[in-house]
Amino acid sequence: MTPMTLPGHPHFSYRGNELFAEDMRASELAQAHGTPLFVYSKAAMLSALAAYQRGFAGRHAQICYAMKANSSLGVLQVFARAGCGFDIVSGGELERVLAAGGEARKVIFSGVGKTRAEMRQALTAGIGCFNVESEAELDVLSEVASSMQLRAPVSIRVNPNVDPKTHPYISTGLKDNKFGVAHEDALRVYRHAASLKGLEVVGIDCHIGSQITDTTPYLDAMDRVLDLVAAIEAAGIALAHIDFGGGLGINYNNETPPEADVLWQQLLAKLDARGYGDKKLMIEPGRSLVGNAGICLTEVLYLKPGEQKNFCIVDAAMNDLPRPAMYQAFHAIVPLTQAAAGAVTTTYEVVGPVCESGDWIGHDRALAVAAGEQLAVMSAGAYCMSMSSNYNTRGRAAEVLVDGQTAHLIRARETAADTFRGEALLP
Ligand SMILES: Cc1ncc(COP(=O)(O)O)c(C=O)c1O
Ligand SMILES: N[C@@H](CCCC[NH3+])C(=O)O
Repeated sequence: MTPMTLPGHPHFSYRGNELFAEDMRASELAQAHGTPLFVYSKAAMLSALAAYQRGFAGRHAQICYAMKANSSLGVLQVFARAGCGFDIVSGGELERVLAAGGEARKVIFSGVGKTRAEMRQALTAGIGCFNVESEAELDVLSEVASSMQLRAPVSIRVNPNVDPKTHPYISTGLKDNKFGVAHEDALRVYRHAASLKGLEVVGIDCHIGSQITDTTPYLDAMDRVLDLVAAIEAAGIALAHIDFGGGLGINYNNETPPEADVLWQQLLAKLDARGYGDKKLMIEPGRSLVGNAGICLTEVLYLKPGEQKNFCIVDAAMNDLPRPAMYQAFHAIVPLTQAAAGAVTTTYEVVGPVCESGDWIGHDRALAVAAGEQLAVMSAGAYCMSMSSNYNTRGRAAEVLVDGQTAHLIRARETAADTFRGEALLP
């Protein structure tokens, strides 16, 4: 029997009528671990990583997984073992990297609001680079490093002011975003950085947004960054690396982003043409490494027909899958067991049990389902578990990482007691 893979999800396929994650039957995972359940494919993560590795073959490059996309320890461990570094945005994320066996020297620290305590923590651990996002942060970092008799390695995040053509909430490289330093101020800010005794300027950084499906904004941003590299180096400040951020999109709903190796072929051609082909490269991909490596299994609790709309109420909710509520994002929803050919479908609003009208997972989905049957919400590997919450005192879902014919439980389902651990009653 030939497995039928799902578009964009080569490691999830139907064998007969049954959905499989690699060689594991999804319904058996749901049975064993309950729902909602996140299921990840290790092979899918490694094959997404391999596309970048192919793109950088023969180059001096470091892939730093942007762990905000999915920071579960088992996921981090897969990337640490594959040689990746990590892009972090908090001291908490640094602790996770170290707990998962990642190397501090391969860590870059991004984010507009690093605290002094986080700076000290990262300097003590010996991280590779701070991506500094403002002039004020440069001064504070220099002061903190000097007080520890250290020099902090820094890149400055520059804002190339290109439109990544994505959702406004996840576009970061435009002039009026809170991130980075304006292109026109960058040279002055670099001179300032070079004058501070607690800092060592090592690179330049940019990240223009997320879920980018078009190559043009990347090529434009690279041109703008290389213009700055030329100006900064002409001012006598050497830059050992260029960090080009992350942001490459995935296929949620028939989008056609470029493959990572194809994108980088074009970007490297530009670097070569402009004489910067020998610079060390760093990148910070998140979603493109894990987004289509994960699905969320959920059970249909009730079907509720209505005059205007029919509701399919499932046991996963916006606290598990926040992207539809936050960005009106689309996730495909498919059955774990396909209905017989010709089965009658009904159009449903697929919603969760949370007490918010915004708690929806899919609009207008044609499904042939009954209560007690199970569905998979696709493309749920990125920005789902990592943005999940305990709203309505719902424990976080369990997570399973599938490797061929083996499934490892990498996160136990949270109990209600877990959710109020650390709280106290009044005396
Ligand atoms: C600084 C930085 N680097 C990397 C990423 C990863 O982005 P993505 O998951 O879109 O690859 C983000 C998130 O957009 C980010 O803010
Ligand atoms: N959370 C966003 C991406 C944020 C990118 C972080 N800079 C999403 O799910 O699409």
